[in-house]
Amino acid sequence: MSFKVQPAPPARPNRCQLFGPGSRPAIFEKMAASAADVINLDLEDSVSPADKPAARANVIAAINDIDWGTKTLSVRINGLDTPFWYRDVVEVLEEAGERLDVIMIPKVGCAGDIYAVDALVSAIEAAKGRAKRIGFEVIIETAAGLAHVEEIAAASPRMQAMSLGAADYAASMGMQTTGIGGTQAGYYMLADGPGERAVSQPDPWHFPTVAIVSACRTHGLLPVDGPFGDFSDDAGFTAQARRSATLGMVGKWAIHPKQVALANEVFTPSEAQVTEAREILAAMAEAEKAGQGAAVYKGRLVDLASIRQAQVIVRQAEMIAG
Ligand SMILES: CC(=O)SCCNC(=O)CCNC(=O)[C@H](O)C(C)(C)COP(=O)(O)OP(=O)(O)OC[C@H]1O[C@@H](n2cnc3c(N)ncnc32)[C@H](O)[C@@H]1OP(=O)(O)O
Ligand SMILES: O=CC(=O)O
Ligand SMILES: [Mg+2]
Repeated sequence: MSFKVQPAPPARPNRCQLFGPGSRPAIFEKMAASAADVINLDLEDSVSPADKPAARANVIAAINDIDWGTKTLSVRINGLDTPFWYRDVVEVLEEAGERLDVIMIPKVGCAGDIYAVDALVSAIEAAKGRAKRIGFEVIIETAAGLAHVEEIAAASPRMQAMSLGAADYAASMGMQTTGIGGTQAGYYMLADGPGERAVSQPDPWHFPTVAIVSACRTHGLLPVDGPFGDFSDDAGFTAQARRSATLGMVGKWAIHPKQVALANEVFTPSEAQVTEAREILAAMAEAEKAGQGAAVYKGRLVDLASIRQAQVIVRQAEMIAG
């Protein structure tokens, strides 16, 4: 470990973030009743420009009136390149109560974007005497966001989480696809050699996923996988979520309620995983008693690094269990 110890991320479950358009208040109670850990009331891309003012009013009323239980409650504001974002921040923070936890900032391109929102939020909090400090989560979904991912992660003590926004990311990068997340038909490899050549489909989101996980882990944030647009493809959603979980992400968005259970299942360590992790910790405790740093567990090497790996799973399971 570096002399600079890796900070822990916020200790709250973030297995699934359920989104809903702020212009569709009829679904808000359903969102509150869902099993998602985080609720994102959207003022951005699921709301048409003409509906923005009404959506703000709906979202403010929902924050104040609905029982959101123990969920983390977030509002996605509009991007800093629009005329909408400052009114989103001003109206929501001036009129919504203390139940709001987080603001999600989309299409972040540099640390300066966070600074700008931080300055506005700080001024409103002070002017209104808001007791609870609002947290930030951001979406990395542009070429600039990816290029500056680390400075963005470090931009403010308000920062709590970062998501990969596959739709806007694809657009910004000029990717030749209209799919949102998952494997992409055009992104494949052919096995070498003569005869019938096997096709494999690598993960086109691998690089931004790893960049986000690395920035988040360096600065103590929660890395989150974003939307998977084809909500009729459960197997595709689950495969994408498993790839993200394996690479260190802690959760995934749901853009339809049926995706909530799928995300919760993938991002909750299974009983078998927790049992194995506890057995590794027990094997290492025995090894330590015998003065050894390395041991054999089920025919494979375990050593001090295995303790840290096993602790990731055990801590995640304990945190989710509350
Ligand atoms: C690229 C990005 O930025 S992604 C993030 C922004 N996008 C969003 O927020 C979109 C969120 N999702 C939605 O708006 C909707 O789910 C849609 C448009 C995709 C589909 O909506 P529908 O056609 O109503 O879906 P469907 O008919 O399958 O809904 C089934 C039930 O779930 C409810 N429902 C639909 N979406 C949601 C939701 N996001 N949260 C809670 N409940 C919902 C419906 O009201 C319906 O309830 P009912 O059985 O009581 O009648
Ligand atoms: O905002 C999300 C995205 O995928 O774009
Ligand atoms: Mg987007």
